[in-house]
Amino acid sequence: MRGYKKPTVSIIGASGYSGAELSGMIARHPSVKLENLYAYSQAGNKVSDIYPALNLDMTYRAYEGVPESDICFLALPHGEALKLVPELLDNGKMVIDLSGDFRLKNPAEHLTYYKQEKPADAWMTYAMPELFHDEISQAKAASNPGCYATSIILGLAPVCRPPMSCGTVTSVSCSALSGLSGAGRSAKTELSFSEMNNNIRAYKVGMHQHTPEILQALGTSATSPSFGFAFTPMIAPLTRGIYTVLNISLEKQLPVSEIKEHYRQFYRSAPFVRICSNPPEVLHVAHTNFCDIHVTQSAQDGSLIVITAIDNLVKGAAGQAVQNMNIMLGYDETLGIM
Ligand SMILES: NC(=O)C1=CN([C@@H]2O[C@H](COP(=O)(O)OP(=O)(O)OC[C@H]3O[C@@H](n4cnc5c(N)ncnc54)[C@H](OP(=O)(O)O)[C@@H]3O)[C@@H](O)[C@H]2O)C=CC1
Ligand SMILES: CC(=O)N[C@@H](CCC(=O)OP(=O)(O)O)C(=O)O
Repeated sequence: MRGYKKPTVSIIGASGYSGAELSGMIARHPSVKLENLYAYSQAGNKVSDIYPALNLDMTYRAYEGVPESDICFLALPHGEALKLVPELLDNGKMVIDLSGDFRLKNPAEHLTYYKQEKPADAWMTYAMPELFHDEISQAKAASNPGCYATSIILGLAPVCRPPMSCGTVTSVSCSALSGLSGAGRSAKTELSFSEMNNNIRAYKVGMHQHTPEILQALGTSATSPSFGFAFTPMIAPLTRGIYTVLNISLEKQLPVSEIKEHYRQFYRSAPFVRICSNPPEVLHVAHTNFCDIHVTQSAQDGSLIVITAIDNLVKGAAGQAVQNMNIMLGYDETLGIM
């Protein structure tokens, strides 16, 4: 397009796992320009020394105030974006935050699950494109969903959100396995190779911080849930990937063929959701922005079993963030990530 100046992008927290994934995607994106990469302890170091595979001739900078760029992504530890985003918005930047800081509408839920106070207005459009495309297309500031939350919400939305032709959900039991990159790049003893090789471990059982955003996105809340919800996250010896099994009890049993058709219809305009006839596999979605979903039924009690798989760093973080940027800029949502 002659005369068209590509919007410029800065990534704050670019030296972490999701920031690095995002750096590669933005560098390859045909319709935006990567301008600055900001880091914390890695400021001053070359990208090529930490992530040679990115093949980027850039140096991480220390954050010293609002960047020039049109678009700012933040991929920082929880609590850090809360400090930076107001100033970015005051300066007219388009903002996409990958942390949990702006996902929850209810500050009391945020305090319970993140152990941090936040102002009542610290909320930005919950940017799950398959559910909130129109709101995202109007937004200047977006909160990217969590990785587990993405895999769980996409598996549940067709039975929990309108148009609901599958009967009322009475309870959901959810178990999900995550790869180690989900915990970020900084070393933790319990995530070291010798602790995790040949091992699986449940953690934050029944109290994971993604619980309230899942229920909020499904039109209910953790404070007053309209169905029973139990979530057990587990860490597994994979580098990347989230594998989620949802056992769903419905008030009224329906033939599984009808429910599968409902899922296909629900996601008919969603380019990154694939309804699969076989159970999904992490390797089939690794390094992609796809969420694969398999729908089946228990032969014993007729309850619904939905299995989903995503790459936590792509559909669960950087890929979904680029999908959201595309929608906010009015581009095709698949640009640079399909
Ligand atoms: N990993 C994943 O699968 C997903 C992560 N997220 C969310 O994205 C965000 C980033 O996660 P992830 O990439 O895993 O994290 P990492 O730990 O890998 O990276 C954190 C980034 O933040 C920087 N940083 C660390 N401490 C500070 C600080 N006190 N002030 C400013 N910058 C700091 C780091 O800089 P430096 O390296 O230079 O010290 C690094 O760039 C988190 O909020 C996370 O919850 C969301 C979905 C999925
Ligand atoms: C394996 C692992 O430790 N995963 C992290 C999820 C990281 C993440 O995605 O954090 P937010 O979405 O909340 O920003 C966890 O369970 O806390």
